[in-house]
Amino acid sequence: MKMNSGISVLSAFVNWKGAAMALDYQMEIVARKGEAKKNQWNIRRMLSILKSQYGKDSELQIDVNRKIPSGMGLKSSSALVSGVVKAYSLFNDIKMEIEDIVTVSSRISRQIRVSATGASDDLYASVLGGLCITDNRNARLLRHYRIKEKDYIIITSKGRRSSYDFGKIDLSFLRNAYERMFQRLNSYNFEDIAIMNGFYLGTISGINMPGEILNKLRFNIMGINGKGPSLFLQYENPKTLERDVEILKKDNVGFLVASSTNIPSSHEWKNE
Ligand SMILES: Nc1ncnc2c1ncn2[C@@H]1O[C@H](COP(=O)(O)OP(=O)(O)OP(=O)(O)O)[C@@H](O)[C@H]1O
Ligand SMILES: O=C(O)C1=C[C@@H](O)[C@@H](O)[C@H](O)C1
Repeated sequence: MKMNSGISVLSAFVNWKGAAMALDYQMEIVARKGEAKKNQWNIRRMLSILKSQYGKDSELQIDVNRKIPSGMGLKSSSALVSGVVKAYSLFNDIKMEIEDIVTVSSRISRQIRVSATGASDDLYASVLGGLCITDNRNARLLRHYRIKEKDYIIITSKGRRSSYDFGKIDLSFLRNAYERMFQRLNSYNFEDIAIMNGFYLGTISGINMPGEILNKLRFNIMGINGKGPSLFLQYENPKTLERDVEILKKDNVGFLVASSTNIPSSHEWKNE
């Protein structure tokens, strides 16, 4: 099973309304009957919550064969939780629509403390692809847009930040600014809103990237990915992207290359 990663467009920490855009850099999960691994405590907690809700066997061995770097703002926790929920439903013949997967995953994410608001924006982007705008309080999809697919370098270099912990910060001083951004958010200007979002949250959590490295790069636009610490750099020209990839390799900066995508993860879900 494959799950999309994503970037933050409007983080829901402030007003519980959020938006996220899907990236095609995917987590790969393989599930089989068997005992959950001892060291995967968060997967074991997800399965035990599912068992207490549905009463069905939760003995599943889950291998994460390809990871999304976690604590970076790339939606790794949403990809993992929704992947585990989907696997549980497949193995136990529980019929779940996409809305059910998101609702259940969003509740579990808060219960196991990998998310502050349930992150239904991230969950929908991971599952449906494109740009997803949500009401996170009710785990409800408000708008879903197709987007123009573009190429990005995501700088993952240093540090990790937990969304759950970031959610404890009092951000009420940003309420008006975020309501205004939400009202203005549409499928044409979402990259500008994502830049503003990174500006507000990055001002609080800090930017880890030295200016002298960024100064060498030739991206089209750049932003902090929500609370960060990852940065997204968007490119119009593949040759310029390749050039910057070489610079980042030489400077030993952590990064990954991905494209925004309209392809739903659910196209890749197989019951083998
Ligand atoms: N491959 C994995 N295996 C086990 N746990 C994982 C894995 N990937 C993510 N997680 C869990 O998700 C947590 C990271 O969630 P967090 O919300 O802080 O980061 P994120 O989802 O990458 O970022 P954001 O929510 O800002 O997009 C990790 O601490 C871990 O508990
Ligand atoms: O933990 C959460 O609830 C969230 C985490 C970030 O990805 C945010 O971008 C998202 O809107 C909400």
